[in-house]
Amino acid sequence: MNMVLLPGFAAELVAWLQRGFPAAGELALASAGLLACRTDEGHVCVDLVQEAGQRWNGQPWPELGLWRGQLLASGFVAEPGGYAPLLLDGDRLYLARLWSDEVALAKQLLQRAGPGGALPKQIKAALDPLFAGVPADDGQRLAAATALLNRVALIAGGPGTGKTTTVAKVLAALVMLQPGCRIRLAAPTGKAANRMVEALAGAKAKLGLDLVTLAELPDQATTLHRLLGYRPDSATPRYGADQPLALDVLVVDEASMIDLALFSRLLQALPPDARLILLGDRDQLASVEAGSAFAELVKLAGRTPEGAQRLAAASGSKQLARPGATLLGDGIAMLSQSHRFGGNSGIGELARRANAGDTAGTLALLAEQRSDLAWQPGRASEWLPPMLAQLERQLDDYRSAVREADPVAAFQAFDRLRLLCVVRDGPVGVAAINRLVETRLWRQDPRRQPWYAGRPVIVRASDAALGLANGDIGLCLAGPDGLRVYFPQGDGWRALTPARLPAHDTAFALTVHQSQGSEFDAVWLLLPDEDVPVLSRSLIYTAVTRARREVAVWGSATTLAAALARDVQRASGLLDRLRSAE
Ligand SMILES: Nc1ncnc2c1ncn2[C@@H]1O[C@H](COP(=O)(O)OP(=O)(O)OP(=O)(O)O)[C@@H](O)[C@H]1O
Repeated sequence: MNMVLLPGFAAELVAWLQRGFPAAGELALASAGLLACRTDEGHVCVDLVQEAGQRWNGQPWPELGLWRGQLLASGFVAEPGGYAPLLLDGDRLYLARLWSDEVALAKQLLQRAGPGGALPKQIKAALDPLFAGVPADDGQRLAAATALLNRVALIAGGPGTGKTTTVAKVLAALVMLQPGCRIRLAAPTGKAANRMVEALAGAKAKLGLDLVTLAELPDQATTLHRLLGYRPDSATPRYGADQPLALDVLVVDEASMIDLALFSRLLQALPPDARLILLGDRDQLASVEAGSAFAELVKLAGRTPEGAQRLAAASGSKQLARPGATLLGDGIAMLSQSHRFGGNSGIGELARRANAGDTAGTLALLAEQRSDLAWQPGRASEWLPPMLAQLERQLDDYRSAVREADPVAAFQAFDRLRLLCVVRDGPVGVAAINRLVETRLWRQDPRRQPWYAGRPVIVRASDAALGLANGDIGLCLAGPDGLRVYFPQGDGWRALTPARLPAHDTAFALTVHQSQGSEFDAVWLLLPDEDVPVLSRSLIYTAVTRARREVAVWGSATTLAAALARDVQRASGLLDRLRSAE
């Protein structure tokens, strides 16, 4: 096995194991290398059954029995109950840390699954006025009832399917059912937390609630890291089993972005009787770190006979049980009708076809020239010049706002369009595209003068003292005292001198990963010429669904087809743990 080919973390792990366990065989060391690579790609473990007989780095893996034997003989692999850097649980090989996160999360979920405080008929009485005139079997009404009936609830749905609208009604009902309950809102990123607050404010305004109920509803959201009290110098958050969070209800938006470790910490920090309501889109890109717990949990959707009975009583509609359903399944609701994209919306249809991996349908739709879709096929060398020319015109409003040093107008103009890249490096990587925009369109040389009026930045590290979270976007504007970087904060701004900013990048273009949790009027997706492993169906879906009004794809049919053909399922043992325990 050629260990020289292993990337950073994998090479380090293998070298460390080699030093600590000099008698370990080459096969076991190579397996550790494979595991580290897979973990880096977001998998929680390596499923030996799937890999046995396959080739990796030019070498075949042996059959299962032999492989397991050699792993356990290495000294650095133990079975559950044992203590070693790697764990072999059944046929799944884990880094010990991820194994314990997975076991802890499964245990927490199983302990918390099941009915919450209020009775179905009380829930129905609280929901009836909020859903006046809405049929008993309406998806949002069922989702609201599901969230109120269960201590752990997931509301899963694509963009604009009404997750926020539904949760606003759930919270209004909770205030009636559980007066004085402490409700907190959170999201994995600062941007997503801000969007949640805005969307919830809009949804609350439409409910026609009395002022007392409105006053009880939260109007602030925080990031999960801040909620849990993570400190920059420690991997252990302040809140945990020993010091639980002071809340009764926690709503988390964009839950598909929560990685396994964070998910596990979050559940440990929740008081035993607290309710957890997770909102998310299972088809979006999963977290950057390992795990895809939200998407996996959604697979448990389906009701037990008791769960179906409770939901029927809480909604007034007939409900069927699903054979083999679990208590966690009782808490899962799916929303499918998008209220944002109408029936003939190109964006909605593009999202559907891309998500289904329908390459021919996606390409045909893009070629139709619908008013909200555009496609410029070809290699980057062909489409980059016209893309920059079009962008030059699109930046007019932003330029004027920057000249006026008007942060409101600047943010409005800036958020109208975002360029989204697939990768960081290479000619169509986010770094190169930002440099092109800066030098060609903004006529700045960032190497000589990194700061200039109009420079947009994305923060790469949270800084609690400055009130900045990873992913926050700021705009640099000129003022009487020099350049300041403006960040939206509450109803106003926080203006910082550039030197105070934590790590950041220029943000005319973002990666699709960085754009998660944000929305823009228009999205231009820039595809690399060659296929890269990070290109996938969910990446295209995530990029497309960031757009409210218009999507333009710049890139070849071949690259798009390669992306849609790749449906990444992250290896994990979470579902098996949850199913077997029930
Ligand atoms: N039942 C409904 N009837 C009509 N309009 C609705 C309904 N539900 C939601 N909407 C509208 O659709 C839009 C999207 O709703 P909402 O923000 O609740 O969806 P979401 O799933 O939270 O979206 P996102 O993916 O952006 O988080 C809002 O303008 C909302 O007012």
